[in-house]
Amino acid sequence: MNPNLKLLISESEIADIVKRLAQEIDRDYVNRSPVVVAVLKGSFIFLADLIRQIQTPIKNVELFRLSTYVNGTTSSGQVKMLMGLSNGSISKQDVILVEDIVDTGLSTSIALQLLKAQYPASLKLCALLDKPARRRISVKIDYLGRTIGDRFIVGYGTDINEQYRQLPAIYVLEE
Ligand SMILES: O=P(O)(O)OC[C@H]1O[C@H](OP(=O)(O)OP(=O)(O)O)[C@H](O)[C@@H]1O
Ligand code: HPA
Ligand SMILES: [Mg+2]
Repeated sequence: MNPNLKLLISESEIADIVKRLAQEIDRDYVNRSPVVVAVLKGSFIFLADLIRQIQTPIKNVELFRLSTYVNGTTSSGQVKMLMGLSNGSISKQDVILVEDIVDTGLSTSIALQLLKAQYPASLKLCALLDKPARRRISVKIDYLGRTIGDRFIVGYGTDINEQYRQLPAIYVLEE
């Protein structure tokens, strides 16, 4: 493995965080059946683990794809929609948006705007990681895994230039 990768969050710590988040969601969605929407690609592994820990019946899983980090570790500031939601899939539904990381907040705030425009009955955000040091736009995270410092991380779905998504834990990339 790349020697510049330093372990930040181990597989077992991730598993504990994911279980706790699922319990928080279960507590809030008694007698409801939410639609879980995830932003690709970064959240695909977190999504797969999270929904398998949620006991509440999930009505639908929807995926859409945004991309901001096209070259390296700095946000381009431009959020591109690369794949959209199925028509009518979230209107009047209780929606939980799943994100791997909220960094500048630009991707997530665009995602929330896109979802709100479809008139969900309710909309909450579940994010595995929060990096507040880089925030450019405020984002309210309803279910938060962990806050991290101002370091670029990879693994567990997250990448740099599309690499390292396959790593089962989360690492800091030391330049
Ligand atoms: O808060 P922000 O500064 O906007 O950064 C967070 C977003 O950036 C990453 O996506 P990316 O654009 O790298 O696409 P990817 O998920 O396909 O890797 C990450 O997966 C989040 O969706
Ligand atoms: O720290 C990060 N790592 C990977 N992708 C990201 N997208 C925003 N911040 C990050
Ligand atoms: Mg990325």
